[in-house]
Amino acid sequence: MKIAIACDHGAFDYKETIKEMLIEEGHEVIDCGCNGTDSVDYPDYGSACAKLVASNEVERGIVMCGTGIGISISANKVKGIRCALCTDVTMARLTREHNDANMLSVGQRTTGIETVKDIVHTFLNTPFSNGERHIARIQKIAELEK
Ligand SMILES: O=C(CO)[C@H](O)[C@H](O)[C@H](O)COP(=O)(O)O
Repeated sequence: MKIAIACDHGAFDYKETIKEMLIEEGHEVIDCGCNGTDSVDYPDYGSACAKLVASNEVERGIVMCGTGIGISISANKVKGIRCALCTDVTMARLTREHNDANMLSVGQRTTGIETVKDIVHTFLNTPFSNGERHIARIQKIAELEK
């Protein structure tokens, strides 16, 4: 799968670990930065990643910051993005099944790395349920963007 990944300084270590894991597993990864632990602004990186997803240049986006909150808020400002902040695998599964989330957000300061690896695998491997009620609700989200 072609995946874009981004972080702020608060999640640089996790971004590097997850990027390596994905590449080892055969995914194509586009790294939108940041590139170190010097303080940066998460909207710059969250939006860069989200634009690649929204334009279909990649299938999925994964963003990270200290909590995953700021960068997910930023990603969700880009039209067509449904970015879900997940702290466990149940949330990752449900956001794929119910919300057809196209971006995942996690926090390096809030969630352990082994849990994050499981969350990423669940997010990438769970299909959308295609349930009629879920499609209708996602359509209503899209209407809010008009
Ligand atoms: O957006 C956040 C808070 O919800 C993230 O955790 C950021 O990474 C955090 O705000 C960065 O904080 P810092 O004090 O500038 O390292």
